[in-house]
Amino acid sequence: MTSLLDVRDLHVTYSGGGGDVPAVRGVHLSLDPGDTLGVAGESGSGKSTVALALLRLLPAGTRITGEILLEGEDVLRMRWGRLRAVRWAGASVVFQGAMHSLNPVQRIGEQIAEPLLVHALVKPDRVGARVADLLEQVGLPASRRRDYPHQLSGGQRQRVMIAMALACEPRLIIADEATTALDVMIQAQILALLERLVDESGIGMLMISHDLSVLAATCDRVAVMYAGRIVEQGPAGEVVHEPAHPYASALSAAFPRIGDPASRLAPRGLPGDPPDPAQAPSGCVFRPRCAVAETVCATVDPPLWPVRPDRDGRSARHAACVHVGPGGGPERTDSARDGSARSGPDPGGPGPGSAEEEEETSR
Ligand SMILES: Nc1ncnc2c1ncn2[C@@H]1O[C@H](COP(=O)(O)OP(=O)(O)OP(=O)(O)O)[C@@H](O)[C@H]1O
Repeated sequence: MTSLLDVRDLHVTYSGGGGDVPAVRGVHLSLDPGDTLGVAGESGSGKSTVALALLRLLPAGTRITGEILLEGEDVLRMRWGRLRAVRWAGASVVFQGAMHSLNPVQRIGEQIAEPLLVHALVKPDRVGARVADLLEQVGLPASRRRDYPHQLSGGQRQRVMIAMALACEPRLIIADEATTALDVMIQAQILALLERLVDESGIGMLMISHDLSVLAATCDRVAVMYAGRIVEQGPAGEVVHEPAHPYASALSAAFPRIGDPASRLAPRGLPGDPPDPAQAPSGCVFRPRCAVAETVCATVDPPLWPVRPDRDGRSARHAACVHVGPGGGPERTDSARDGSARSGPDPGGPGPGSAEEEEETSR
């Protein structure tokens, strides 16, 4: 079966006055229809850059290399017309902070209708009915279509964003911190809504959050990012509750767990700051903050390594640490010992989907 989304060796480098910023360095992700994949990590780890890269929404001049296969078709090599068709209809994004994404002087019904009209998916005389359906699907009465964004609460606005994202019946929804700005009760409602939509429609969802507990409660699988790389990925419950990588472990300990009152009493902070992507340390990039770092960690930048023998594709679990895995981890391999297992080539010259074509940064 072709994956819904297959990201292979993705590198993204921002360039600007201050020099190059290698924000994403060799990321691999895979998502099947009907599944939810969470991407976690601290601020600056590269989560949003991955989300934006998936639909080539990055600023002009940003270099992107690798492959982003959406139902087998490489987004990075699509012509502009095809890319426009894929946005909304193939995949759509729900961003954090609907107030900034919605037009404050346009009624929400008109805003939900816009992608339907642009993509000519519904006859003009059916648009009103489709907007009403979409509002009901996200738990809002159809009568709210006449409201302006300021007449809705934060949770209701986020529901409108989800209705817009669903309008063209995409196969993939990318939710980038979609519930972060909401209070806990509303957050739980929106997460339940997203889960229901995935279950009912069989779409895939990539959910990005700095909060591992949110991902544990919602996702099938989780990938943890640090300084532009995935340092651990596997089944959500295992990665969150029995993390193998010291960073995933610290991140997990930093958040109270949903349904575990004891964990609310003593959430532990993560000491130190993430590295500046332009000046990452040698060896393992987490080493300066790692409580279990050894001498070898200064020279070996470990690849993702099986935490245990894979039983099947869905339960596969990998971590990029010299301490994990059967046989003691990647420091035992020849390639890691001689340094050839490092994170792959630095982002090279302009790749497809970069520079000139990237005139749009938003839809
Ligand atoms: N337009 C840009 N130009 C240059 N550097 C950028 C740009 N956008 C992001 N960065 C840098 O790229 C790195 C990754 O940022 P990104 O926003 O993807 O991280 P994040 O994990 O999503 O963080 P947050 O949760 O704060 O959004 C950071 O070092 C950030 O400063």
